[in-house]
Amino acid sequence: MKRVMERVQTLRWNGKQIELIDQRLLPFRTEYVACDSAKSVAGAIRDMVVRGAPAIGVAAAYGIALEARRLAGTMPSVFAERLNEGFNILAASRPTAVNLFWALDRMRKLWLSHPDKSLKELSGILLQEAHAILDEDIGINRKMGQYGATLLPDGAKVLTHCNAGALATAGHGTALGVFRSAIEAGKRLSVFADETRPFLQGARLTAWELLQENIPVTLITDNMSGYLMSRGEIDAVVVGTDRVAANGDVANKIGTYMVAVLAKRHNIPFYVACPLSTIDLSLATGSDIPIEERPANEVKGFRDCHWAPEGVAIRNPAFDVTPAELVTALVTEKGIVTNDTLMKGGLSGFVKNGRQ
Ligand SMILES: CSC[C@@H](O)[C@@H](O)C(=O)COP(=O)(O)O
Repeated sequence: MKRVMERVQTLRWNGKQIELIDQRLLPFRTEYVACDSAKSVAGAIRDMVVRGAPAIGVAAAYGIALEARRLAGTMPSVFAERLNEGFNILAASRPTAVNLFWALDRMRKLWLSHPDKSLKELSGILLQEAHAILDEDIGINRKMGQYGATLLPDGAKVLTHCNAGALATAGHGTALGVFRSAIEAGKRLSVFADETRPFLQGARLTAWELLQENIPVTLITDNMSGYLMSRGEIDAVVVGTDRVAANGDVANKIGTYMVAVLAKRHNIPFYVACPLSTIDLSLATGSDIPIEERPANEVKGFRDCHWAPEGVAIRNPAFDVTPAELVTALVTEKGIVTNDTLMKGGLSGFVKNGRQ
């Protein structure tokens, strides 16, 4: 298959290792971290070198492929035991984005479906699968982008939260993929990027990513969007997601729920770009979605600069859940799921039939 070269390469294979753009350093430095095992990939996911639901899934698939390569010279029983440990380590890296578990499940099924291959052959098959997951992700984002682009009028002023861009995926992005596709289709757009406290994915990553391609972007702090909406300065909201429950409730970066409530108040459409791999039909509603609690330090300040007093109690839930009733539509690679469909029975019919 022809590899698609993206302007921002979030993950790249160097023939021996997976290299991940270090998102902790952006926008000031563009450096890659090379990983050669399940443990090193899990560490990169946990430490936010790589983040964003689809990118985490792709990285995890490489983590398994790398581990299998490392173990290809061992006895089959040792291989099975250590590869299982690799699966466990990766599954424990972050809890909310279901793409991680989706990718691990896909890799495990492939492994178990080849009991008679040599370990060398098997590790080659797993590596090809990781490449396929990466390539498919870009294709899926492009399809979602085309569907999503039809929802945005020419000249739209759009708001996004967090980073659901090329940096959060293998390329093109989910929410930012909708913007890229709309622009490719000849529409003029301008983007407001929420800064996205506390980890600043909007200020550091979305602003940087859009500037790379001269897509008009204006950075605002998270508490400014209500004011802009009340003045008619925002026409639509498009965000990504980490997990969508069967009833259409959407988990995404903390603060998304607030934006959705404001959008409803101001009659502004609230769209969620959501690959099918992010839908978790095993969970009935969003209240079942595990929400990651991150370290207190992230709320106290940023990196070494702390502005909160020592000793203050801190909460740091990294995601929130937007109820399906606030979602105008989900944009998937198989088409658009309207709020009507969500309210009438959720997502299982759509996912099983593939199309509305
Ligand atoms: C296409 S990415 C969608 C989501 O993963 C994104 O909006 C998000 O919340 C990422 O959170 P992060 O904590 O940066 O991994």
